[in-house]
Amino acid sequence: MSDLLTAGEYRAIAETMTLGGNAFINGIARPAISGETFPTVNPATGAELAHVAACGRADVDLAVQKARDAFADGRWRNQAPAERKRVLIAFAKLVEQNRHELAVLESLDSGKPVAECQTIDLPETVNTIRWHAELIDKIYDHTAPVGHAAMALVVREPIGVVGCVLPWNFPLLMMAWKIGPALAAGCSVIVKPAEETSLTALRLAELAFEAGVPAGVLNVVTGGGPEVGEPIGLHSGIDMVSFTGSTATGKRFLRYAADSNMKRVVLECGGKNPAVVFDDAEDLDLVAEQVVLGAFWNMGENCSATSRLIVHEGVKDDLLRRIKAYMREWRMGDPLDPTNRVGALVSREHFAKVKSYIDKIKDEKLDLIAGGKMEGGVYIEPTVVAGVTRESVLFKEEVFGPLLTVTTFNSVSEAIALANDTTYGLAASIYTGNLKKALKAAREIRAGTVTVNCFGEGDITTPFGGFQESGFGGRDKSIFAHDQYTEIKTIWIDISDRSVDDTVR
Ligand SMILES: NC(=O)C1=CN([C@@H]2O[C@H](COP(=O)(O)OP(=O)(O)OC[C@H]3O[C@@H](n4cnc5c(N)ncnc54)[C@H](O)[C@@H]3O)[C@@H](O)[C@H]2O)C=CC1
Ligand code: BAL
Repeated sequence: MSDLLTAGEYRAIAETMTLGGNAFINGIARPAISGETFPTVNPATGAELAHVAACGRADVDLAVQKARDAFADGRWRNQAPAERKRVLIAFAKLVEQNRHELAVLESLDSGKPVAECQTIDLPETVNTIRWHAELIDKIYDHTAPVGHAAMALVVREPIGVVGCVLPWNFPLLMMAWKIGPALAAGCSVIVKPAEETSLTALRLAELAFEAGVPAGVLNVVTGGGPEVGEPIGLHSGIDMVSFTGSTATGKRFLRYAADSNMKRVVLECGGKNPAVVFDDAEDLDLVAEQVVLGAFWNMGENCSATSRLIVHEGVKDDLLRRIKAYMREWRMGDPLDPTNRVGALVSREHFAKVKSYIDKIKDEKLDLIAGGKMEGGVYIEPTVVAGVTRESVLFKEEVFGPLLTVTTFNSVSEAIALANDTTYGLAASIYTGNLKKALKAAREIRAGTVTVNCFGEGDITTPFGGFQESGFGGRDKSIFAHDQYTEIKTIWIDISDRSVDDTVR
């Protein structure tokens, strides 16, 4: 899957691509009911890529009606799990076959480096769909220990119609994290991609349909947050919303649910993730490599990005020297050149937001260790700033860009207190050669994923989500994701003497 092409080959694919921007409802690519569109641009060049259907409430209503019809007549949920598995594996295969086209499309629409799209996003998208497909005919329901007078079955059923509201930082992968388990469980799905990055979601829906996912089961409604996201959140025909994005918007979905049908809400939101480096870390080169990866992968546009380096005073200078050395490997430039590891930020608006944080380095008279250059209204060099105290805005707020802050400590308890000094709680990394210290710190840091002597988000078998304001209601990935797209039902059967006739007795 990671058969990288050359920059010339990727550019040739980009030039010959036909880009459609119609919504995808009930198996049909269709314009918005209003006929309105909005342009989607390549952030790296500013070039317009396509006109995307600017859907609204009426389109959401149509998609919900079609998704409900599909759920009611059972064309998908009543298929045997082994049959849903067969179709979803065919879907994963089609995604794999179209990996070069999808990697280019993802890179063009989001500014992500094509090499990352092809070596991380695409293989993980395929693996997610395949893993949940493989899971679905291996999960057994339960009988409860209720004694001889009854038999009680505890069964899981698909929750119904699911709205998936997506961010722009991993458009394909976040869609897979949600539709993989939702479709495997038998739900009908309405996807709302972020308005910055609609194109790969539309293509994925077409491929699912081609693989045999029936009409109405997977729909994509494109458009803005207030225009499409809000009607999804408030729709009484939707049983669950799974959202990834900012904490502020995530909280809106809790209000929408309260104001409508108490739909289930699962939120995966922001982070301000620490990497804690103790003075007994065994291999500072490895630490430097992993911290740089955690901070600058996907231009830091990542909810689990390492954004706060919390390092023991005694190893700070040595580690920063090594970090600077590793940063030389992170070339910035044209996202379609597979030798570049740093692409464009997703939009000029987002660039302005990240720039306002980088500008604070000067305002707060902080110590710029590396980077800091900003080019072309979308490129920001990976940047490291030291001398950051817990009072600084840079220590507290999610930047969602390539900025790593450095804060020092002198004791274990100070390190844990700094790591936990956040309203978020998504991810954290610990670096030490002392296993007991690592386990103790891992238990004490409030975060959904804690990695030891590495950066990462686990793999498809491990749940992903956050404590505090990083998340709500459930987890993406793993068997726990399956749980959130299902309802638990008890079926109680009376088999007591009074209910059984003499011939059976
Ligand atoms: N945790 C994560 O993975 C992400 C975090 N962010 C953070 O959020 C900041 C803002 O980025 P945005 O794109 O504005 O994120 P956002 O959270 O506003 O957008 C995520 C999704 O929610 C939808 N949405 C926006 N407003 C809505 C509303 N009023 N009702 C319903 N749906 C709505 C958007 O259209 C998009 O599909 C970023 O700078 C970053 O800090 C952004 C994207 C992903
Ligand atoms: N890193 C995957 C989840 C996210 O950034 O939203």
